Amino acid sequence: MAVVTMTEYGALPAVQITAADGAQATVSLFGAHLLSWKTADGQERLFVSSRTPLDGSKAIRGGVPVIFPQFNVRGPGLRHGFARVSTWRLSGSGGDGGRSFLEFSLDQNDLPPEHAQAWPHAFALTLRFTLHGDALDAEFKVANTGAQAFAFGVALHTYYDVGQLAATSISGLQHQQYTDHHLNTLTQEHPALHFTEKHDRLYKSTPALTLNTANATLRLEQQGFSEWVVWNPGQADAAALVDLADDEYLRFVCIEPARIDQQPLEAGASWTGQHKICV
Ligand SMILES: O=P(O)(O)OC[C@H]1O[C@H](O)[C@H](O)[C@@H](O)[C@@H]1O
Repeated sequence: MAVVTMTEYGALPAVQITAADGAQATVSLFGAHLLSWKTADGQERLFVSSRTPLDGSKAIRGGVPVIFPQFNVRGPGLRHGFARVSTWRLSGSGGDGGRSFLEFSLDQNDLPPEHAQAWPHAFALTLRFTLHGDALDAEFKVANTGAQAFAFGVALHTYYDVGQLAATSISGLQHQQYTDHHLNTLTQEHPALHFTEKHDRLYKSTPALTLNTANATLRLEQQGFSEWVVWNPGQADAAALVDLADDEYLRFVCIEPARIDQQPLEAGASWTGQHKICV
């Protein structure tokens, strides 16, 4: 049986689930933000900045920020959208047969007036995190509950704790096309991507890739999304981030299943994206 408890993470109300095998996840209601995922061996898999605000005043730097309804500045609204700075509801939890889950929901009635007015659509978001063995699944559903189509972009902006950036690589992207931060479109020739400088790349999605760190090999799978975003700020950009210690860029990479462009969702329709991380 899974054990679900209310807790606090910094000053934020959070929910913690512990599976029968000891695997554990902690999610703050602010942003439905996964802040910690520990496999049954007790090892933390996610990175959270030591300098991040944890009081709801600003988005959290680390864990899994939920990006909706726009990616970065690719849309008319708030950078990376309002979902990561909104307070979600815990809408379900439980577990059986080795699967334990927490589910969070957000709709237009949960938004403060400034966000609801800036993005005036009827919607329902559902985000379910499921622990099973050494894997974590995230299922993200966007429903259009209104009478008109709306367009949206989305990402699960996952920060992995890699221990040492110099010993980290990503495989599974060879021959894939990507766009870099200079907006050049290129094809990756090397079998593995290493982090010797800043990387901010949008790859066309592949069903799976592998994150290799000094201590672990993680298999990442996605369905329903259309890109993988790979980001590490490098030394200079990291120094400019006030919510990240100067040397912390050496401890994480972000690999994000994403739907970068604003694509329409018809009235009454829904979209689902799935992300699975296996150790
Ligand atoms: O600082 P944030 O708003 O959280 O954005 C952090 C990063 O998110 C994504 O990975 C983008 O590709 C980057 O360009 C951006 O710098």
